[in-house]
Amino acid sequence: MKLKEFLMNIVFLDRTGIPASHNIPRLSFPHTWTEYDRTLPEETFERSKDADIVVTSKVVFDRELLSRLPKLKLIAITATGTNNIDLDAAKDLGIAVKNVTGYSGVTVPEHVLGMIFSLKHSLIGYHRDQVTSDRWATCGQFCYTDYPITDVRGATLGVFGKGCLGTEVGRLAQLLGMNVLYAEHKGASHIREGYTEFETVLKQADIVTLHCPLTDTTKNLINAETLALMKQTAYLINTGRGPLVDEAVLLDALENGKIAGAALDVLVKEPPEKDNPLIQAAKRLPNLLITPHIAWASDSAVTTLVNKVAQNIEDFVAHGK
Ligand SMILES: NC(=O)c1ccc[n+]([C@@H]2O[C@H](COP(=O)([O-])OP(=O)(O)OC[C@H]3O[C@@H](n4cnc5c(N)ncnc54)[C@H](O)[C@@H]3O)[C@@H](O)[C@H]2O)c1
Ligand SMILES: O=C(O)[C@H](O)CO
Repeated sequence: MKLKEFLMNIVFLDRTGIPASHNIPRLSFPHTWTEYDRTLPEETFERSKDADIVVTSKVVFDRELLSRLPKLKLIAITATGTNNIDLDAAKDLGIAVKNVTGYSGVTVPEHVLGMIFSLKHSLIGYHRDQVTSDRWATCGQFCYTDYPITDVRGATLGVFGKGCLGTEVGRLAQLLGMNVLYAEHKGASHIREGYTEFETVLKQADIVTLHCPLTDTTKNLINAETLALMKQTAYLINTGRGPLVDEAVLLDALENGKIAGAALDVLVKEPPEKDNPLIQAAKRLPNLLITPHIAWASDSAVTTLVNKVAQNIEDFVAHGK
């Protein structure tokens, strides 16, 4: 039985998770295409129950939900991260899951470099002063130096997750004259060549940057215990997934000067509540930079992404995998 001989029912559950300027290219086989701007958890079953193929970035599919979708053959993820899908359950139930790797290999590393420079040169604090106060006008000198300014060159970057993105961040950092350490998995009995022991990286890094997937093992990778190993002068960057970091622990560390600052592109809950404590803190702290999960979204990356999503679906329908 060839899938492409049947009319495939395709449902895109969160169209607004991709910029409106970009569309997933038209598919070559017979199909229906239904799309929704966004889908709430209580709407997911109803919208997915007749689908052969679901397209989504962040809609959650747990085992219970997947087991109620016998018609579903493929979940095509419009992202790299697959942490919203119970992959074990999908495998057990014979539902294929295809994500897109590598599409953001320029944009995410560039975003991380921007964060490194912003933190090390305190650009956030100095800029904020200009729009919220007359600190410069009243400082009595041609300049003032309220916030620390330290060089990027010569600093040590600790990279957690030596995959597509971590490797490119490390490569660019080396070009800037940084020392780069790739962290071995926490608790590993053997340190692979090219890696440094997990805790040693946390202790030596001037900047820690997270590029591992969110799994049961990596959840709260940065917690009270691991954060305490970081230097008081070190910065934390998270463009991986929010739950890699215990947000309450991070907030306490920033409020009490346990680390020098942080830059986050991802939060535990997205979109966050209006009163999210980290976002509230970012309104007053000069050393906390938050971007709304957009490290991936350069124009060229999104172009590559939508083309690869279409190719993933075409390949699945043509070859069944
Ligand atoms: N903020 C964004 O816009 C954005 C964009 C793309 C990807 N991401 C996130 O970045 C993650 C990484 O993307 P990628 O393309 O580099 O993926 P990748 O699969 O190429 O690399 C992930 C690496 O993490 C390693 N890893 C797994 N578990 C680990 C652990 N416990 N400790 C240390 N390393 C571990 C893997 O071995 C692999 O080398 C994605 O899973 C996604 O969550 C975020
Ligand atoms: O995983 C990804 O590709 C990014 O987080 C955007 O969804």
